[in-house]
Amino acid sequence: MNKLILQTKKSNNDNDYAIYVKQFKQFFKAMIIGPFNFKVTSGKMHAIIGASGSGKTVFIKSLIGGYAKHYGIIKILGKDIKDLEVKKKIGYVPEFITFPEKISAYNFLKFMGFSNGVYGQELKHRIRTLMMSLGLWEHRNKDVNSFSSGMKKRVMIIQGIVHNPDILILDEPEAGLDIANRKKVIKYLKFLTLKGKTVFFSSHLLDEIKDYIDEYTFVINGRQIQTGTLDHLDINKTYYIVVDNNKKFLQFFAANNVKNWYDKDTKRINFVIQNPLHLQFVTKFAEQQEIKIFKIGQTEFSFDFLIKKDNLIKLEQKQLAIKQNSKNESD
Ligand SMILES: Nc1ncnc2c1ncn2[C@@H]1O[C@H](COP(=O)(O)OP(=O)(O)OP(=O)(O)O)[C@@H](O)[C@H]1O
Repeated sequence: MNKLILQTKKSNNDNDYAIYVKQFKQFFKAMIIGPFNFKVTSGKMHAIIGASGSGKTVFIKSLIGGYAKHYGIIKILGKDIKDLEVKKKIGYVPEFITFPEKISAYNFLKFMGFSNGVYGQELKHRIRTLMMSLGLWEHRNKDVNSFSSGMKKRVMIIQGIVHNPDILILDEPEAGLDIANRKKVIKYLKFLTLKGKTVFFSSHLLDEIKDYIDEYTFVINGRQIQTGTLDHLDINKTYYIVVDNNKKFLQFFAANNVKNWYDKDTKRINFVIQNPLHLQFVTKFAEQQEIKIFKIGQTEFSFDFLIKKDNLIKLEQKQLAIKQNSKNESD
């Protein structure tokens, strides 16, 4: 019986994930995006996080089949993105949209509903419910082009979910909004996940989203640095960075009270941050100072742990005991 449970737990079916990404790459003359390897759990809110130009839009466009070609595998609900059944289950909200001229918000949404295969009473009902819940119903007959950025964004979100998709993919849903509207949007997206939808979106506003997302993928200069769940948060983690100006970085860490230690042998600066999402804090500084990051990653040990001598002694004793045990077993 135990064995069976163990096997069930271990059987990690990639088709069970809302989004499955394996060795994804996209090549441009000046930049390679990838490889990306990660999975998005159904019903969760997953953010792809990175600074401007890190490859978020390229990945999202690839995700919705917007490029003729990419390398590697992307599966949505276990199927290829070109599968028509899968397409119906996806809602996409681009970063910006150009609305047709002189069209009411209601008629625009009706048109988008038709395009996504929803008709008649069902469409009317969905538009009404969504416009009401996002505070747009009383403005339904106004020209959508006359709306504020926040209202336009809400219209864009409605067009992305009017056909009741299982997965919503959004490129920087907070872009161009003030803080109050950004909060409204993120809370609405969270509400959708509570109803069982999967929400995948790109962002660079860590502080504003970290309390809402369930999972994240962190990218720097087109490279995936880390994917994780909120379980990682609040755990002291040690990272290392290899840069072309150690001095500036060490001063930056010292000024910001970030614990750090420069390892001359490996030429790595090891530093402790409370939360992997705060890696953005480090990369932003490099970007501002035009410091080149050669490598960034998670160290194999805890810096916090190492600086406590008692712990180090305990660790050495533990390792010694393990070595002794395995020696005894093999004798
Ligand atoms: N069609 C293209 N041709 C050539 N290079 C491209 C193309 N599209 C994107 N790139 C390259 O890929 C990089 C990543 O672009 P991308 O738009 O994905 O960044 P991003 O993370 O979405 O940035 P932002 O937050 O500013 O939207 C760009 O810096 C650019 O060099």
